[in-house]
Amino acid sequence: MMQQYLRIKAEHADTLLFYRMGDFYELFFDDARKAAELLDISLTQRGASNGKPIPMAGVPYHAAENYLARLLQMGESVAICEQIGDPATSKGPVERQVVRVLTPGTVTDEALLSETSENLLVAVTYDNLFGIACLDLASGRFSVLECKDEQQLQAELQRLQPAELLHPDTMTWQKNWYQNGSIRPRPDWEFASDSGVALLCRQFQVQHLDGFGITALTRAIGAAGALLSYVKLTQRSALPHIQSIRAEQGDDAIQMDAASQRNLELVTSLSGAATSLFATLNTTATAMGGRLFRRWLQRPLRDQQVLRQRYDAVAELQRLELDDLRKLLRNIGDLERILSRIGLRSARPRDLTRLRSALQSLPELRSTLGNAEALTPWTARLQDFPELLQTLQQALIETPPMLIRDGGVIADGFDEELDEQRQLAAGATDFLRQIETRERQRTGIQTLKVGYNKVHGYYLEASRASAQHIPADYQRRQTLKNAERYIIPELKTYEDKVLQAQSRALVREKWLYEALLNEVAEHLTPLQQTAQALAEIDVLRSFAALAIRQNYCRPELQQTIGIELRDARHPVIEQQLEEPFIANDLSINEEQRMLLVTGPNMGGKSTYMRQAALLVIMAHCGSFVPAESACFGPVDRIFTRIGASDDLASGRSTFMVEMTEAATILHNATAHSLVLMDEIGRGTSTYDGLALAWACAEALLDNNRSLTLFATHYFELTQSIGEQDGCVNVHVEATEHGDSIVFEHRVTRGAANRSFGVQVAQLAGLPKDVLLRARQVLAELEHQPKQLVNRDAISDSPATELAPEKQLEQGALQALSELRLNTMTPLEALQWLAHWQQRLTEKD
Ligand SMILES: Nc1ncnc2c1ncn2[C@@H]1O[C@H](COP(=O)(O)OP(=O)(O)OP(=O)(O)O)[C@@H](O)[C@H]1O
Repeated sequence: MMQQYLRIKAEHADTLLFYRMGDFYELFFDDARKAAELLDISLTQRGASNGKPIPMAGVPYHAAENYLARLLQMGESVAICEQIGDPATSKGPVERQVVRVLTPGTVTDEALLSETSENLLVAVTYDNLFGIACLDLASGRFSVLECKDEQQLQAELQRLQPAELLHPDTMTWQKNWYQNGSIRPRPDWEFASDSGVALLCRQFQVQHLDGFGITALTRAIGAAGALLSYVKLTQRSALPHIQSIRAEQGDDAIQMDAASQRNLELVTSLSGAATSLFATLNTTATAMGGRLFRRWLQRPLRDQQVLRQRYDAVAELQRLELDDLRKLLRNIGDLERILSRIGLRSARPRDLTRLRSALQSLPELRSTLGNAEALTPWTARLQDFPELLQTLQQALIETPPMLIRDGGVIADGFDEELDEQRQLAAGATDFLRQIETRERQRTGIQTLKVGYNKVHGYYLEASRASAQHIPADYQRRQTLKNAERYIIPELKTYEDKVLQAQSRALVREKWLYEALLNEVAEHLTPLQQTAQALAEIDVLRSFAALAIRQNYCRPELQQTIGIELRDARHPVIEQQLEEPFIANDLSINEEQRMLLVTGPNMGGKSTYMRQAALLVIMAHCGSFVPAESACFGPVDRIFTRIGASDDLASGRSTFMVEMTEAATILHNATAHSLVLMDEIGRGTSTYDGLALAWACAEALLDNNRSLTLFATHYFELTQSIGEQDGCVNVHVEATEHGDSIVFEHRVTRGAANRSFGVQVAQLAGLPKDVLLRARQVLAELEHQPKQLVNRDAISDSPATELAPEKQLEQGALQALSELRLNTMTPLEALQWLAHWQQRLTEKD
């Protein structure tokens, strides 16, 4: 047995091997040590190898799913090795085989997947550009894209959050690119683009890839090839549900870098509470709808035509009975994943009954949706499957067991042969009852009963007290504490018959089940199209319900750059607050590109800025937005520099994180980008911070020319920047009542002149004596003359204000720039150089 184990293990060196032995999956050697530690199960020993005991750990097979889920979550992969031979007939160890390999990115089992999020496998390769391929095996969605630099790669991986990531073994994976999932090097040659093309052509049964629009993305095709080979290796089955591949172009969606996705709390909140935009807005009825909404939020579309189509649909859906629609969609369930399991032939009986009830609901759902033109882009993609439904209705019992293993799934009357075998088995059971009655009469033992166990088969059991009444033709088989078990020849004959009929029925039933799966799989493409349309309808329905419930408005889209919001609210905070949320206007466009937002702490500056970005994102998913009216011009990217946290994992301090994010923005923001800058520069000394904030604001205003919301506590900026062309000062209002402060949360034009920091600190409960001292210090500071007041003061400041050594350097540079090289001899030039070198080194 150990030889067999070692042979199989050698083929799965970097995977935990679950080796089936009876009712357990056992692990040996290092696997056992690792599993014992990860799963907190006991480590035992079995036999010996090279004179040393072999470490062993095991989990019961019926509870394996729980352990598997934990291991996968920890990023481990597991190969499941089953007994496939018959233990009764095999000589030596039973034949065993690895039947599937579970890896974090390739699981499709319902029990091992999260309903609400996708489980993605991603492959990345590099050759001047990064090529990325991404597969959701549980839905068959397959896409490729290319990224020009590391930052874009980080942003895409942050959005995708792969459970498992493959890269060529010749490429060194950088931790800051991505480290949440299981990172797996694969042989370099698997990423070759020509073998990728061949693999993809074979998968989609096409001659070339022109029809998919991905031919130019050679690196991504290489990654897609590596990914496909890996999935085939782990699944050991055909992948018919993967039917196409799509190129995701960077510019068809609003891009958000990794930090912005996190900061805006689109799908996860920074605090871990259920306050992300997704958690607040999502009311989809199906898990596939929920996952789709999440994808839309992470990749807001820029195509205004598609968005208008979605708005039309939401408006139309608002007229329908949304609750009825929700109930019908609930019946549809997670059709997307069910279909993939059918494609992989791993569907369980209840997947088929859920498909059955989905198909049953379809006609009513179609009629509820009606034939309004606004919904035809979706309703036209819904198909009915009456014949398939009929087959499923006839084939399956109402509530089948979880697994096909023990039968009892296929309904009576569906297949003659199965019925016959079942009757035979049942008939023989009747016969056993007859034997029991007859033997009771013959022996006079009223407690005599027929029983069955796996070892001895059918037997007659009598109490030990009645032993003197046992006839001579009874053969004793087993002695228990209080009873004896016997067999008679007649019983043995019938036992064989029953068992034969039962096992034939089971074989037949499994065969019928396979055939049923194959029949459903023939309709896979139209079924998948229907599921896709249903998921979209689910999201649009949830938009419609939300718009009614929260009083959202339909966005306008325009071609000119700018965002105009009237009475806009923050979609998440609005729902959390007990008191009414104060709505605010926002107007930002080419003439008025930057709003410099000032006001007290806690006044609502961050809320105001974030809400602008969240409304842009919602509108670009196709949702209505929390405002009286909203109009959006084209937006290519959203950048945020909000709230800072230490990134200890990659060894970067708060200030470093802040500056890195600012650098990304200044390098990449365009005139179509929306930029949120919240208190940049606060992580360092006042003057350094002010100087940096000042310079960043200037650059955004004059160079990037982006649509910018810039919140700051540096009041100097309200004059130096706020009064520049293209910039407007706005502030959040607060009024002072004695020592205390009341926040109005209303945004109005003009600059604030105080920050009320001490008052806010008082609200936060800072000790009284500390507050008193702070007021004292503040009063003194406020009497000192301001040194930096406006932009002109800086640009005109004479060099004499510089430190002496800086003055010298400035002087050298000045002299150099005035040097007339074409009128000098080489000797004169050298003398000049020597002179300045001496002066500069003298200062040391
Ligand atoms: N428009 C609004 N209507 C009602 N409440 C609001 C509004 N805006 C903000 N708030 C409330 O005020 C709190 C503070 O808001 P926010 O964090 O935006 O302030 P801030 O000005 O950015 O503060 P700081 O300068 O300290 O970062 C929010 O958590 C919210 O409860």
